[in-house]
Amino acid sequence: MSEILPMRTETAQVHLGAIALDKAYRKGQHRVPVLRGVDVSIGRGEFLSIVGQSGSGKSTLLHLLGLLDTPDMGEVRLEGQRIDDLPQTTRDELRNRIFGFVFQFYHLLPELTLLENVITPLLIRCSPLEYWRQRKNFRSQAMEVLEKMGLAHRIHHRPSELSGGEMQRAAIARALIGKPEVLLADEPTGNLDARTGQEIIDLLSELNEREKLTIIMVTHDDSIARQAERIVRLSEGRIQALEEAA
Ligand SMILES: Nc1ncnc2c1ncn2[C@@H]1O[C@H](COP(=O)(O)OP(=O)(O)OP(=O)(O)O)[C@@H](O)[C@H]1O
Repeated sequence: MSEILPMRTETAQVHLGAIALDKAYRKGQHRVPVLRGVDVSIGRGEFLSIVGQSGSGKSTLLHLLGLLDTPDMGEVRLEGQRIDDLPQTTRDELRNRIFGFVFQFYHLLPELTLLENVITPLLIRCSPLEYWRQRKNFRSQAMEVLEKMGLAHRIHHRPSELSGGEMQRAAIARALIGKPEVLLADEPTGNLDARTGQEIIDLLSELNEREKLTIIMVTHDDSIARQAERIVRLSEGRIQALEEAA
């Protein structure tokens, strides 16, 4: 078994780790390797970026770490425990409890208001009866997190009525409402202009610093990647370099 790459500080606790991850996709008769023996470890409260050219396997790695997909070989571990081989329902539950996801194109539900969009992860977690009992509490949690994202004045708006930056802040609010331990962000600035993109990165940095939220962010943009504490550079499915940001 290959060794996990060193973390930012020796004392940091390994929170989430990948050991010798291999992943390939089928294209017709062919098997196309995408990740080849990737090892990485992420300490609690760390802000890590995964950078690399298009097709280098960044999103695939993020999906494996967040239990959205399974590796062909290797392991994903949370607090030292293997989690990639758990039964599907356990994986689903764990994913819902541990991870918050933010995507390039927001993935907000267009027919719902922001408040309703943000409540959705809580709805998925409980039975209809529990949801009905807790609905006022859930609503106030959603209001609180939307307020924190500067969207208090937009709670009854639908996504189509918002700017790109506002939609991404709403998507972050939705990712945060379940109090995740790890936020996984796939090209969170990819659909935004430079200034709005920077505002989103500032927001993520603040969440990381103030709330000690672990953040793993995929980007193809070096200037964005350097704003994390540590950079994993992928090339053709392998870790080419592991860098401390300046
Ligand atoms: N579900 C899939 N089925 C088949 N091939 C896939 C699938 N997902 C990704 N791939 C292929 O795997 C390779 C790596 O994809 P991945 O999305 O992980 O790269 P990436 O570095 O995130 O690229 P980008 O920056 O363009 O999003 C690409 O060649 C892609 O076409």
